[in-house]
Amino acid sequence: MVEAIDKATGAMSSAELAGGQHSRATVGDFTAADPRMVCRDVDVWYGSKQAIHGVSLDIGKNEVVSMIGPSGCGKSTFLRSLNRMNDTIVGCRVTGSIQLDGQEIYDKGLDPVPLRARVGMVFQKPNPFPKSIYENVAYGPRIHGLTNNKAELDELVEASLQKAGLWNEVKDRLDQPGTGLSGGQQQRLCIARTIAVSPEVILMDEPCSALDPIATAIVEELIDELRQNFSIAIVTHSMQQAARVSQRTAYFHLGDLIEVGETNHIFTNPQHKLTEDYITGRFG
Ligand SMILES: Nc1ncnc2c1ncn2[C@@H]1O[C@H](COP(=O)(O)OP(=O)(O)OP(=O)(O)O)[C@@H](O)[C@H]1O
Repeated sequence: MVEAIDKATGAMSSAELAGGQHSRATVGDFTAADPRMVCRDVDVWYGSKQAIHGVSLDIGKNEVVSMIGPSGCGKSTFLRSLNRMNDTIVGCRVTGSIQLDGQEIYDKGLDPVPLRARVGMVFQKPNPFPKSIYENVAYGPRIHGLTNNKAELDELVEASLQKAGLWNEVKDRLDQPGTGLSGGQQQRLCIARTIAVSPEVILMDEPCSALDPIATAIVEELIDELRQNFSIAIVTHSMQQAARVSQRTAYFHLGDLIEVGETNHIFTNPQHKLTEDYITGRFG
């Protein structure tokens, strides 16, 4: 989708200003060839304050989409709307359409608990349960009834820890507390916990911001491997990280999705002035 020339300056039109809104057309193609999630005209409000303005974006199968932009631009708000985490915030309202495999996730009849297994989330700060390493991973499959017996559960715990690249480090101490692991290991344990319930999409909100550079590199490598099986949307403050892990990048500004496109394109040849200003460090 190509926007009008005057939009490329980032300036608001007089009509937008008069209406008190500033929903800007997105530069670039916000669709994915093989979409898993399809978001159209999504608005998010906190009470009377609008945090997201008419955002349309697909998350494709087997791709990593990164969401970047200055602090407060709405990246986390948009990410949280993808598995209805915003439902837990009083006064938060989401309108528009968000579909997962063709199903509206905000349909009244849809239970958000199984939805959050299908669209899992990894947070900024590793947050293992105060339970053993084994129990951290086994908890989800058990409450969702995904296995029939202990042997199957053991197998699923091992497979999830393998996929999260943690098995070799923890296989001899599965009964020890998850909170006793290093920060990077804890984050991989949280990823194993998310994977264990077979999600289709994994949302990551600055998953490496609490990690040192070595742990960050391990998690970034893992994100690339996870792409084989899952769709991933990641919020990051690090443009280097977005460039390393994602195939597509979405640039947000004041609640608008300004530009989206192939990651190397966004970083080498941004079309919108606001994107260019941000990636060249002029603001943000
Ligand atoms: N629970 C909330 N209640 C009211 N307003 C909120 C709430 N959470 C976020 N906001 C507001 O919504 C806007 C977008 O915030 P959000 O946290 O989504 O931005 P962000 O781009 O993820 O920021 P950061 O990079 O600093 O984490 C901001 O103006 C913020 O103050």
